[in-house]
This record gives sequence, structure tokens and C-alpha cells, in this order.
Amino acid sequence: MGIEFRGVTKRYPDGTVAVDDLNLTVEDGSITVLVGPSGCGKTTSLRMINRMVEPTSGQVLLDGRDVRESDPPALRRGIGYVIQQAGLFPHRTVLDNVATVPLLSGWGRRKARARAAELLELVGLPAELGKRYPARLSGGQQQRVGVARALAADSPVLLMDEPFSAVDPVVREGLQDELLRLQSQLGKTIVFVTHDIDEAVRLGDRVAVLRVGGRLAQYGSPAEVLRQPVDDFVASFVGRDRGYRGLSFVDSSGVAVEAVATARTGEPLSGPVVDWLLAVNAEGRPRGWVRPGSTVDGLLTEADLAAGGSLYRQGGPLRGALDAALSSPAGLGVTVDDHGRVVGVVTARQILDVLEKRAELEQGGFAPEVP
Ligand SMILES: Nc1ncnc2c1ncn2[C@@H]1O[C@H](COP(=O)(O)OP(=O)(O)OP(=O)(O)O)[C@@H](O)[C@H]1O
Repeated sequence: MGIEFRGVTKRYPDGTVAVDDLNLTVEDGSITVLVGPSGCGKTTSLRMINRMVEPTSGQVLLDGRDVRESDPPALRRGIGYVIQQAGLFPHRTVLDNVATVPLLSGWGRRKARARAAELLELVGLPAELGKRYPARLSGGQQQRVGVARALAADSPVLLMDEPFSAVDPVVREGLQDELLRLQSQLGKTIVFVTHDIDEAVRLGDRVAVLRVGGRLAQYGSPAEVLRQPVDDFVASFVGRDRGYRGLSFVDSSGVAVEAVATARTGEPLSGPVVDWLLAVNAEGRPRGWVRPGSTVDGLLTEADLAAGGSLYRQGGPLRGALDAALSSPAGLGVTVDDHGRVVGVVTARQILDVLEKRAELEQGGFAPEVP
């Protein structure tokens, strides 16, 4: 179910123009992220979709129909909505929180609770948490309940207003992964508001960058926004290391992975260590590096190793490959397969060469060879 903003302006009674002539199409089944600094009109835009805020002029269309044709309470019941700090009812159990919308929609109590239990499982919460009150959950768990509650409407549209901003960065990453996993199963039309550009590029199929005054600055894929910001505002908003972060959207299959000398932990070394040796365990998974010139008495153990850098999956994003190379004590980024076994290594130099070639092609210097 697509959403379209057509020339939408919102002027609050005190004269504040929160959203100024917004034109934006949210594709069916995609995640569109509204991102921008505080006060740029993200929340106002989101709330005009479910009529919690009415536009001063222009139209918001849901599946081609002006939302003003729908009765607001019915419209809101049919659109999932998740807010910061989950907004759970404190005096209802987790299960009853999630069952709220099905109950409001006239489901019987048993059926609504059964559905709520399924949804808790779907968002990765153990069933026994259903009996608790929200105050007895961690922040991350509360957010999951908030997501489960929004999914209970079983609507094709989900509005999410800074749903993960109150939790710490590690929990937030987990919640983001979970949302992407759910989305790959459910294929909802999601409009997600955040002020965090990293979150925006991680989650969004498309990213709308808004500037203060409620004007759309740029609307495009995460890669476009990072690599081709339309102006200084977008460039500074997406940040200084946007070039590096843009590598998240380039796959590393063009980088030739080279063989690496390895040694097994738990076995003796076969001779003097001249070059860096990658230590692997019996399953072929990397454990760290043996420095050149090291001597090992008896069997190679973890205590003999320099800690390894980050690993990256073969063919995964270039950002991971470059990070693996830069964080490796040997200057060699370790490539692993889907089972975590060593495939080989790459250097930062190889990665930069691939990037330079791409840039030349993109600038139209050379046409790609057609076999
Ligand atoms: N009810 C209101 N009355 C008057 N002005 C409002 C009202 N709600 C929001 N505003 C103003 O409209 C502008 C946009 O607010 P909005 O909450 O949509 O922005 P936002 O991008 O979501 O901000 P934040 O990231 O800080 O939540 C701000 O200047 C805000 O102060």
C-alpha cells in the first residue's frame, strides 16, 4: 500500500511552518526513512499519514485515496504506529498491550491473546514475558513489545517514530536487525522517522532528508544520499565519513581474494615464522595471527597469537573488507565463508584499486568491456 504526499504543508496555529510543500512517494512494501535535524518536521509529516495532524494544504494519499476520506479512529486502528519509549500502557500486561488493537477491532479475548502470543514470538520475546507489566522489561524489550503491538493491527502500513532512539547503541543495532528480518518476511510499507543518519541508511530502501523549515532536501537510496548529496546541507548532515560509509553499498566481489599461509592451533609450527601466519582452529575458523619471527615451544596456542582484526564475508560490502584490512595487525583482511571458515585475505591497497577503477568508470572515462 503506497503513500503519497502531494504538496503538503502544515502550519501550526502559532504560525510555525513545520512542513513546507512536501511531495514524496513512499513505495508499497518498502522502508522509507524520514531523517533530519530536530524540528525539521519529521514527526508532523508522519502524523499526517494517520490524521493525528491534519495538513493545512495539500493531500496525503494512502493507496491512492485521500486519508481525509477515512474516519480517523478507523484509519489509526488500521495503521501500525510505534513511538519512542514504546508508549505501552503501564497497567496492562505485555500480552494485553499487544492484544489491544485486535480487541478494539472486535476480536474475542482468547483469539486476541493467542494472536498477541504469536506476535511476541515473532519479535523474539519469550512467551513468559507476556505476563509481566511493561515496567519490568528492559528498554529494548519494551521496544519489541511496541513493535509487536503495532504489528497486531495486521495492517500493510507501519509508522515508526524514533522507535529505537531511547536504547543504547548495541541494543539498537539488534532492534534494527530484527526490523530488517521482520520486514523481509512481512513486506510492509514502513515510514520510519529518525534523526540518526546511520540508522536511516541502514534501514531505508529510500531516505528522505528534511531540513529545518520542513522542506525536503533530498530523496533517494542510501547510497545516493551518501555518495551524491545534492547540497552542502545534505553533505554535512550525512557526515564527514560519508565516503567510507558509502562503501556499505558496494559489494566486494571485484576484489581478488588471495591465499594466505595458515597454521593450526593445537599443532606444532612446521618451521620458522618468516611472514605473518594466520592461525585457524580445527574447523578452519580464524583465531588470530602469528607474528613474523615468533618462536613457539611445542604446540601453537591462543597465547602465542596477536589478536585478529575484523572479518568479512566473501562478497560482502566493501566497507567490511576495508575495515578487515585496516584492523588486521598483518594488514591483511580475512575473508570468511558463510560458515566462518577462512577463504583468503585482501589488502587495503587492492580495495582502493578497485574503488579507483569504479570511479574512473563512473566518470565515463572508459566504457566497461562487454564480452
Ligand atoms: N503542536 C504544535 N504547535 C506548534 N508548533 C509545533 C507543534 N508541533 C510541532 N511544532 C513545531 O513544528 C516544527 C516541526 O516539529 P516536528 O515535531 O514535526 O519535528 P521533528 O523533525 O519530528 O523534530 P524532533 O526530531 O525534534 O522530534 C518544530 O519547529 C516544532 O516546534
